[in-house]
Amino acid sequence: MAGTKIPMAELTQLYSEKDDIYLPVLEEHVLWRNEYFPNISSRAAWNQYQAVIDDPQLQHWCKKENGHTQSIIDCRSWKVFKEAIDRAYRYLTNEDVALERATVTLPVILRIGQNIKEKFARGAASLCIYIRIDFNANAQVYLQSKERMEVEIECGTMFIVSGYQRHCLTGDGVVIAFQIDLPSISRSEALNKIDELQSDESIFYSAVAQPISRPLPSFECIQEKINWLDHRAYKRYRRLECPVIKKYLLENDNPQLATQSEKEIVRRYGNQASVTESHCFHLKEHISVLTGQQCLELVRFVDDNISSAVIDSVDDFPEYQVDVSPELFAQLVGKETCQAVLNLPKTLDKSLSHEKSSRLGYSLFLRLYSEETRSLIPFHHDISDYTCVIALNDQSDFSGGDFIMLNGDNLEKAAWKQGEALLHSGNLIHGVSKMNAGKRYSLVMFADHVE
Ligand SMILES: O=C(O)CCC(=O)C(=O)O
Ligand SMILES: [Fe+2]
Repeated sequence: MAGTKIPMAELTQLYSEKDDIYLPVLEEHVLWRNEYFPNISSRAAWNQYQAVIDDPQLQHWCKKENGHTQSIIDCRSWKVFKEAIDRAYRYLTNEDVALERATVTLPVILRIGQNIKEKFARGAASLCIYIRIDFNANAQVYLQSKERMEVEIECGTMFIVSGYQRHCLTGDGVVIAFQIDLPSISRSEALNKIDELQSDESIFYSAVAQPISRPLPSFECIQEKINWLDHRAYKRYRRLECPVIKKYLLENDNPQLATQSEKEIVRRYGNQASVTESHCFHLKEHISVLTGQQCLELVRFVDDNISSAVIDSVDDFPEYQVDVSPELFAQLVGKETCQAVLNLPKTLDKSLSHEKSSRLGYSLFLRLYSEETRSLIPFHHDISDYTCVIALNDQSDFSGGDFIMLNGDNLEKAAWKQGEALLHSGNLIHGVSKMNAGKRYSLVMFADHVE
C-alpha cells in the first residue's frame, strides 16, 4: 500500500483541465520553499480521529526502524486529508506548477514519540506533506531539516517541505504524512541516485531539469491558461490595485467621508456583471436574536470546527467558515431561536408571508475573521434574495473588521452588538474591512425563494 500513488486530480475537488498545461517554472522554486498552512484540521475532528486511532479493533501500528510507529489505517476519506489535498492543489496552481501527472501517495498516520531520534532523510517525491492532527496543547512536534531550520508543527496545521531537503520529525504527537510527486517539472529519481555528499542545491538543480520527452502544448492552450491565471490573480488582488478599496477596506479610513466618485467606484466594484443592477434594497439593523450564552456556544463551535480549504467566490481566498444545517443550528441554539432566525427575512419583506411562493431555502454558516485566517472580504453583493448577519462577539473584542455597506447614498459602518442581527436584501453592496487585532465571529444566513 505504501507504494500506491493516485493522480492528484482524482483526489482534489478543485481540479480544472486548465491546470494541466505546463508553464515555465518560477525563479524561487516552489519545490525548494517550505510552506505552512494553518487550520487544516480541527479539534472536533481530532475527537473522531482519536477514537478510530485508539480503537483496539482497528489499531494497526507498525514499528519503524527509528522507533516511530506508522499506522496503516486507511484515512483517505477523512476530511483532513481531503482538505489537505485541496489546499496543496490550490497552492501549487497559484504557484503555476503544472499538475499534469502529479500523483499523491496514500496517507499514513505517524505517531511521533518523545526521545526518538529519526535520521535526516530526503523524501521519495518532490514534496512531503505533514499534518498534525492531535490537539494535545502540552506536546510539541517539530520538523527539523539538516541545514535549514527547525519549525514547530502546531496542532491542526500542515507543513509542506521540499523532498529535496533532508528532514525529520521529532517531538510528541500524531501526524498524517503523504507525498506529492510532480513529474512534469521534476525527476524524483534524481533524489535517490545522488549520494549524500552532494549539496542540496546541486541535487535540486539536477532533479528539476525538464524531461525532454514532454510535448509542448499548443500556443492557444498556453494563451488560454495565461488569461485564466490573469483573471484569477485579478480577482484575488484587484483590491490592492484600487485606491478606494485600499482606503476603506485596508486602511480603515472613515467611510462617511467618501466622495461621490469614490462611492460610485465601490458600487461598481461590488457589482458583478452577471447580476442585474438594482438600487432598490432593504435593510434592517439591531434586531436582537441571540443571547450572550448562545453566542458563546456558537463561538466555541467555530473554534472547535474551523478549517478551510474551500475557496470563497468573492475573492478566491480560503473562506474560513463552518457550514451548519438548520437542524444543527437548532441543536446549537434551541428550536425556538432557530425558527426565529429562519423567519427573519419575512420581517424584511412583508409581502413574503402572503405570497404563495413564500417558502425559503437556507444556507447558514459561521465565519471567523482574524489577521491569521481570513482578514477581510472585499465589496460585493450576495447572490441570495435575503441575507442575515449576526454578530457573535462584541466589536470591543477586535479592531478593524467593520461591516461597511453602501446604504443608499451613504457609505457607512454598521455598528452592532453581540447577538444582534443585520438583515439585508442580497443586492446590498457590502464588505468587511481588514482585521487589525482580535477575532471576529459572525453567523451568516442566505435565504432564497424556492418554488
Ligand atoms: O461576516 C460578515 O459579516 C459578512 C460576510 C459576507 O458578506 C458574506 O459571506 O457574503
Ligand atoms: Fe456578503
